[in-house]
Formats: sequence, C-alpha cells, structure tokens
Amino acid sequence: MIFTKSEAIHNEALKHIVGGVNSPSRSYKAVGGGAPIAIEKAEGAYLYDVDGNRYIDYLAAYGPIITGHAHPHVTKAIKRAAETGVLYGTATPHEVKFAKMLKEAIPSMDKVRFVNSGTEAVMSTIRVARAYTGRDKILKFAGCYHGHFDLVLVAAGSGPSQLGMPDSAGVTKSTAREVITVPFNHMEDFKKAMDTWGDEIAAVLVEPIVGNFGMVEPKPGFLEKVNEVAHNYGALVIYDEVITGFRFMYGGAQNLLGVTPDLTALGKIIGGGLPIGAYGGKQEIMEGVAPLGPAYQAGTMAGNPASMLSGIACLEVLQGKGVYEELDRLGMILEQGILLAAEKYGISITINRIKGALSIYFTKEKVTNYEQAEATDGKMFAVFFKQLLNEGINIAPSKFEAWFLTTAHTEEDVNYTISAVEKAFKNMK
Ligand SMILES: Cc1ncc(COP(=O)(O)O)c(C=O)c1O
Ligand SMILES: N[C@H](C=O)CCC(=O)O
Repeated sequence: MIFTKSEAIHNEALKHIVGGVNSPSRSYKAVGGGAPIAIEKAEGAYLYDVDGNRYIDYLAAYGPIITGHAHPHVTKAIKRAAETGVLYGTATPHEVKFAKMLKEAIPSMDKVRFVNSGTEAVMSTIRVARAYTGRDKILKFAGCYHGHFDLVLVAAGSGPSQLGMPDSAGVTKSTAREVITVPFNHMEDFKKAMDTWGDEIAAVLVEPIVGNFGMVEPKPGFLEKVNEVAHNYGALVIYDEVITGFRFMYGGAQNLLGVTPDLTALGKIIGGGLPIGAYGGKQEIMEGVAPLGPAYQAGTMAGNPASMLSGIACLEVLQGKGVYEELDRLGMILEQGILLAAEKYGISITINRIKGALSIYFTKEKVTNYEQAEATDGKMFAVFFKQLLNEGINIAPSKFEAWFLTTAHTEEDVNYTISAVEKAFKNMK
C-alpha cells in the first residue's frame, strides 16, 4: 500500500497542529511512529484515505460510529439540522424527545443534562456528586479513562497510558491528592481504600465494563459490592458509560449487568458521530444542578439541535430488530477466527470480547485489570497494527483500545479481516 499523500498531510500537520494530531490517541507514536492515515471519506464499514486505499474500519472513531459511517438515517437527520439552523441557544423539542429516549433506555436516570463531550459529562457528574455529598475526594480505578480534565488524569488508561504518561503533567498535586486509585476487579484493595478514606469520598467513579485498557468485564459481584461499600460510607457511585452506553444492548452496561449507579455519564454513541455528552441520575441528586440547585454547569453548544437529531436517529437505528444480536454474532465469528489463526501460527494472544467490542492482547495470561493489560506485549501489537493497516484493516494504534463492530460490517468483512489477521500472524511468527 502507498501512503504518500497521508505522509505529506502529516508533515504539513506537524507544522501547524501540536504533534500533528487533535487527540494524542490518534498519533502512531505507540506503534513505532509514522504518519497516521488521512481519511477523505467514509461509508458504512469502510474508510477511504487520501491515497485511495480502502480500510475495513474497527476504530469506529473510538466508538461513536456504531451504525457505520454516513448511515442514511443519521445523515438525513444531520442534513435536516443543517437546513433548519444548527444552533438557537433556546429550548427545542428535540432535546426533550432525546432526554425521554435516554431515560426510557436507562431507567436509573430520572433527569438528564446534555453537554458536548464525554469529558464534560463525567466532570459534571463529579461536581454534582461533590455538591450533593459536601465531600471532595473521588475514588477511581487504575487504567480507567474518564476524559481529560485534571481530576481524572491520574492513573488514566487509553491515550495517556499509550504514551506512557498515565499521570499527566499540569495536574496540581492538590488535585491529585483528591483522587484515590485502586486496581479494577480487586475488592480487597477497594475495601481497604474505603475503610481509610470512605468518609471523605464524594463518589466512586467506574467504567462498569472497562473500555480503556482493552475491554474488561467486572468479576461477578464486583460492581454490586462496590455499590454496597460506597453507599455504606455515604459515597455516590458514578458509572462512566461513555464507551459502554448503547454498546452491548439498547441501554447501558448497567442494564446488561443489572446493577444501578446513582449517576451516569454518557457520550460517543448517543451523538451518532456528532459531539455530545449527557449525564443523569436520581432526581434528588440531579436537582442539585443549576438553575434548580447550587452546582453550576452550563454550555453554549449543549443540547444543540444537530447533535440531538443525530443522536435520536442513531438510537432509532439501534432500536431495530436483531441489531445487537448481529453485532454479537459477527463479534463471535471474528473472535473465533482470530483465535484459530493465532493457534495455527503459535502466537500467544488473549481476546476479551463483549458482544460487538473486543480487544486482542499479546499475552497468554488473562487480562482482568490494568496491570495485566500493561504487561502485555506492546511491540508485538505495534507490528500487528502495521501489518493490518497494510492489509486494509484499520484499528486503533494502541494496545489499550478496543475494536468495535458496527451495524454496517458484514460477515464478508469479518472473514476478510480474519484472513488479514492470519497473514499478519504468519509474518510475525
Ligand atoms: C469511558 C470514557 N469516559 C470519558 C471519555 C471522554 O470522552 P470525550 O473524548 O468525548 O471527551 C472517554 C473517551 O474519550 C471514555 O472512553
Ligand atoms: N479511548 C479514548 C476514548 O474512549 C480515545 C479517544 C481519544 O482519546 O481521542
């Protein structure tokens, strides 16, 4: 494959955009460097770069594109928004319709608020939890990524970990002191931390199914116990469902797992590809938000009609019969095909898959927490990434990010992908 034009664009980007990328996760630094592919257009399961190469896309823009690129129903909604004015700074019927849809899908949210990103959604839940409890500290789990505001850039997974900087510079020591970090899936450490700081903790923040050091499920009973212990100490529980919301079923991971938080943060999928975030929770907690309560949170672009209409359209597609069953079915074919290929060429891998989302770790060991994910072979991953790219398969340039199937992927796409993986493993053995 030739990447000449992508390289030229990257060289130009380096002169004008920090690191040549608008989010560090997009850089190829963790996979040996090089120019990220520059995309000209996308349709369905495919990306087309400026050099004329086509890729089967499992990045899905880090998750939001669950209906595939330029899905006609979503595109129609975005066109409608463009034609009727994209921002009014007033109330709209769309935001009410969408809020109702979210509440019906995720019943733990009595009231919601729209914001513009997952970062904002999580940040707001923390402010609301602090306002409600009158406490300052939060507890998070190592390797979980919750956006790029100061408080959660401590032991963060995803992009920060990919670049070897889970604790960002620029976060003050006093901010870092407000965050307690414990390993995911480790109840003893969690209990110990709560016994020590429980009375000062406003909220326990958790990705109920982790998506930022690969896909990692909670051990049976873990989240139930987190709820019990947190509530015993008067702390709230916040689920960051920015990745997991509407990923595995119509609703959140909380619906799938049958555990309920006090507050939920959403993003990604609910915007149908346009910028969005939302948060919600129990009425008495949410009514602490301005203008009803003392916790201030605002936004010029919040609830903008384009994101609302796009999000509604995306959820309408996801309401279709058999959508999630098909994502699961294709996910299973992909998982089994890759495992067989690995066995054939003696490559040690572990796959964590939940329905249509999966991660491939270069290790023989199980991966249930961040430490284990970090210990997996990054060099092997880097080679794998480049091999796949050359075969026309686009995944995230990081061993910590997941593969996402979309409603646009076909069995043919998946079978082609398996053959590309097989070729890659053959070259890597
Ligand atoms: C679980 C989780 N929370 C929060 C965020 C932040 O969302 P955004 O990038 O939209 O600010 C992300 C991804 O970036 C995420 O994966
Ligand atoms: N893993 C992150 C979110 O899920 C990736 C998004 C980004 O950092 O740009």
